[in-house]
Amino acid sequence: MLDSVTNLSSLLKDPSLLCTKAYVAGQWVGADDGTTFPVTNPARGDVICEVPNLGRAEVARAIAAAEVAMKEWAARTGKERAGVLRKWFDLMMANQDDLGKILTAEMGKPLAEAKGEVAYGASYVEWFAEEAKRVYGETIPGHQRDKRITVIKQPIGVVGSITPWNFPNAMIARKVAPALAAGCGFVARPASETPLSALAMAVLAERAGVPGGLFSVCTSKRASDIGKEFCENHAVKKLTFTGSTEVGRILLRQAAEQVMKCSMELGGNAPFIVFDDADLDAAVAGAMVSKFRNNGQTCVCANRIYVQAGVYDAFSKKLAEAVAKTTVGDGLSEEVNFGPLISEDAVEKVEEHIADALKKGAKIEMGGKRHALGGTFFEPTIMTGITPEMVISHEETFGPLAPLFKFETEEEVIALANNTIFGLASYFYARDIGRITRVQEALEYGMVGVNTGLISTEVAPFGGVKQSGLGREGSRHGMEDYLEMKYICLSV
Ligand SMILES: NC(=O)C1=CN([C@@H]2O[C@H](COP(=O)(O)OP(=O)(O)OC[C@H]3O[C@@H](n4cnc5c(N)ncnc54)[C@H](OP(=O)(O)O)[C@@H]3O)[C@@H](O)[C@H]2O)C=CC1
Ligand SMILES: O=C(O)CCCC(=O)O
Repeated sequence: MLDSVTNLSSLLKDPSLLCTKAYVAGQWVGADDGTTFPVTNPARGDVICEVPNLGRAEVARAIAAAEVAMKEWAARTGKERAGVLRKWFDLMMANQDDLGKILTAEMGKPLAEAKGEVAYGASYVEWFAEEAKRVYGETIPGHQRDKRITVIKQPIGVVGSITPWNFPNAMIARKVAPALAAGCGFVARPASETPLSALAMAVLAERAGVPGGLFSVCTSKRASDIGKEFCENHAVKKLTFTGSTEVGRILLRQAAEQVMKCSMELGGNAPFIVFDDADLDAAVAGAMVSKFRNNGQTCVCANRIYVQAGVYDAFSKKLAEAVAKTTVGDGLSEEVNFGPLISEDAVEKVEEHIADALKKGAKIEMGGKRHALGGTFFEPTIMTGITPEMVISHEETFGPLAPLFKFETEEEVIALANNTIFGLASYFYARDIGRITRVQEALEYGMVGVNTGLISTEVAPFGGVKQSGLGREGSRHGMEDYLEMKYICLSV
């Protein structure tokens, strides 16, 4: 347990990873106006430390420095850039325990999950270190006898990044790694709830040899100001954002002024479908991870669980048995599966979804209320009798609420699953190969998990269709978002 910056420091093998300055243009700095804002431990509600509350001027300096630094960085060979990124990966893994503790303290997820996230974030750094050497162009047979056509790929330019609190390490890692691998400069603005993981990453980036100014971490409570700076500053050539669809729309509108390239990882409303031929135990295990990973605070979390009528009761019973074995508590304590939710607002959203469903006829099978621990701890909850009229069916809950819908036919459930503006992740469990093929093709989602509840990996393209976003992160495709294509026509 901890209750202050001193206590958190004392838990770290390397206390210098806990930073209370921002990292701007290669310098560790405070805000120009000296203001700070608190970082709170959601498990205890107490302040861990204060960090600088930067404004547009400091962010503009970070952008200018990134523009300068990237000239030399982009001129390096892919292999040279790869070497620095590889060192950064090694340092992240060598400091996994400390990075995990910092992450748990500011975000609340259990330490094992936090350390898993650090490894997951680092895997993007490792992956894109490898990809830095493979930014291939193309040779195209000329359209006239004297013409030779080549296509080269070049770094897009300075990237501005805005990320959420739910994955304070991995969301930044999977943006900054391809950006640096491609030769870009990068200015990160981490979520105001979770700036400490980002600052710790910057410490390690500096130690790995990332040139000063190439990568800045601008802590700030003034999110909309920073968003405007990114969108209005002509040195920024790309905006990458993970967060809600609502804020994504605001940023897209702002970025339109400069016709700026944008990558958007936005909200989801993932269906999780259990057909009557599914391996029920596997489906329950998949639902546990897909629904309850990060306490349900993940954009790829199952939000709507559709269970075919024949197995509805059996699935509900087995899921309740699995949930009953879990423990809620401070993420730094051992044996905890569920930490606190990030904020009081988050708890209220879960309560609203439960109240709405109850009013419209649903039933609580388990949980359904704040946990006896108080604060923002919430009981993992299962509800049955959920119908499409309920708010849960069209809004992301972002909390530990598993709502079970009953369905009869394949056609019906595909229509229900696709009846949303979102299209990020989807999951289903079945064994009939014909059904598996039909359903995976019919789901209007960027990602489909078949007989698995965990699809995230650095080797695959993560991203959504419809209003869940633009672009892909991870895999070889993840580099493309940070590269511009240039076609060269040579007359010989
Ligand atoms: N797809 C995903 O991965 C995520 C989806 N969500 C969904 O969004 C809901 C709300 O969560 P929340 O964290 O508030 O998500 P937001 O979209 O509000 O926040 C994400 C990031 O955007 C910043 N931000 C907020 N407003 C602006 C703005 N006008 N201009 C620029 N940046 C801005 C936030 O800053 P600050 O930290 O200061 O608020 C944060 O860094 C969740 O309940 C969930 O449904 C949330 C997080 C991740
Ligand atoms: O919730 C998010 O913002 C991203 C999901 C994390 C992942 O699975 O990669």
